[in-house]
Amino acid sequence: MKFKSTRGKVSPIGFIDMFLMGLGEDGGLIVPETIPTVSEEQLEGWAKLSYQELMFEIFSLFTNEEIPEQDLKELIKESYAGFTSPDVLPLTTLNDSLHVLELFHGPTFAFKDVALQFMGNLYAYVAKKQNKVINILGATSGDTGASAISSVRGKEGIQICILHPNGKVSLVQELQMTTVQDDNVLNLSVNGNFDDCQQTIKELFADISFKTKYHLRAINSINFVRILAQSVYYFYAYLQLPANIRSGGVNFSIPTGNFGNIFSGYLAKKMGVPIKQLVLATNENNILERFIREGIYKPEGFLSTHSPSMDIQIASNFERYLYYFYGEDAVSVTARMEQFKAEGQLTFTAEEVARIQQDITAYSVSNEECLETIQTYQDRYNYLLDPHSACGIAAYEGAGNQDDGAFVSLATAHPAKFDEAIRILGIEQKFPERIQELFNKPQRQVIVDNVTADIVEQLESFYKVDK
Ligand SMILES: Cc1ncc(COP(=O)(O)O)c(C=O)c1O
Ligand SMILES: N[C@@H](CCOP(=O)(O)O)C(=O)O
Repeated sequence: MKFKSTRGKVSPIGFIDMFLMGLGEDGGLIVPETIPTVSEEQLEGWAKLSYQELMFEIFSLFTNEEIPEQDLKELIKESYAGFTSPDVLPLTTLNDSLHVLELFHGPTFAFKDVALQFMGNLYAYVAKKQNKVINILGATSGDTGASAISSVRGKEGIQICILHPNGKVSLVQELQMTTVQDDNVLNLSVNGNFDDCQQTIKELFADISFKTKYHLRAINSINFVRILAQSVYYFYAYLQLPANIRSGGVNFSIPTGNFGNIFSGYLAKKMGVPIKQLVLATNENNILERFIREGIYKPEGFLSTHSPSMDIQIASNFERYLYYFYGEDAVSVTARMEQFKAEGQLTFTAEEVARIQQDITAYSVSNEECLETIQTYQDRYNYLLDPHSACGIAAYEGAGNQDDGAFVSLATAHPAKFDEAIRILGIEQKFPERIQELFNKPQRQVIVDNVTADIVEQLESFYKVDK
């Protein structure tokens, strides 16, 4: 198995090189040369595996044995040891057709832990094997940063800098990032929004001399390992459902911002998981919904919503989807991405929109509908959704074909992370101890303007270089 870029200008590379490269050196995103497929029989044979065993099987299709079997098993075991549920990701049944996959039982209470606990351990493993410094650079709307920091804090040979939008993450998210006192962690609070932070890191990853000098590494979904690790939960959810319920295929409703969560499902489907509908749920920052419904991919004004982690306009993994949409034609992708850069928008023909809609159904959730959904599910099932998970459920209600098999809605965060929204409804929740204790800790962060040179100055004095 080798990996290549959506823009076609990266020579095929192996698993570890792909992990370290992050963003393709031609500015594209990395994808597998060919997506391995799993037969129905093989898939059914995995039905009794634990989450860790299943992940091992799926990763083994991609790692070319670059990580010895025993090491890979150890890395996986260690990565999920801190999850509080024995099933790692429990599947809760709300009614005959609706199941909620809880992805938030990791150390930072959001679905990002599923992939990032593993990636942190993999970075530490590679740092040790290659005896090279690893300088991580990431952008976050709140959850990726907290999770990535938790996965590498205090680890030998690794420095991590995370850019988050100043004042635009929830209080708990901010505390999860900024109360970490380890010297290998730098939080830059940027006067801008998440798109500004993501744009800056993409610029720096595209600056090959800077990237090479600092061995810059990615933890965002720019990195294909994130996508691959997230695809595992689609396999797992499918296999957790009783055989009579999953036969004929299942549907997923997926809160999405950077297109990473849903693209992981798209990948799982391509690998052989019998997925029928992929319902994409956005909040009022609905660029992806407009793309799917109307064929217009055009950022509009940034809005702060009750689901701040999905307050994203320019979706990183959109390019990966375009690559498959154009039949893996890197020339078309490059042309379209250049057009987007020049014109600030892309439009698609009616025939193309019809094809897109065969892949994905979309629904955008207003702030009001998000809160109504939280209240309704609290009243109906005594089940407290966080606002992102509520977007997933609202999309299932609003756009899911509920007569066509079981639905799995992804619950991507614990409600305690977003108490600002829950409190509006007058609902009092008890915080997990690990969150409660954050409120008494001192914070450490540097506030910077959204100016690349100022950010680079911070990075240059923080990152380590090889001796
Ligand atoms: C809690 C939560 N739910 C959903 C999402 C959407 O995930 P993605 O942007 O990877 O599609 C994010 C991050 O964007 C998130 O933090
Ligand atoms: N919701 C994310 C945004 C970054 O997305 P990523 O999937 O590229 O890490 C966050 O919480 O930071």
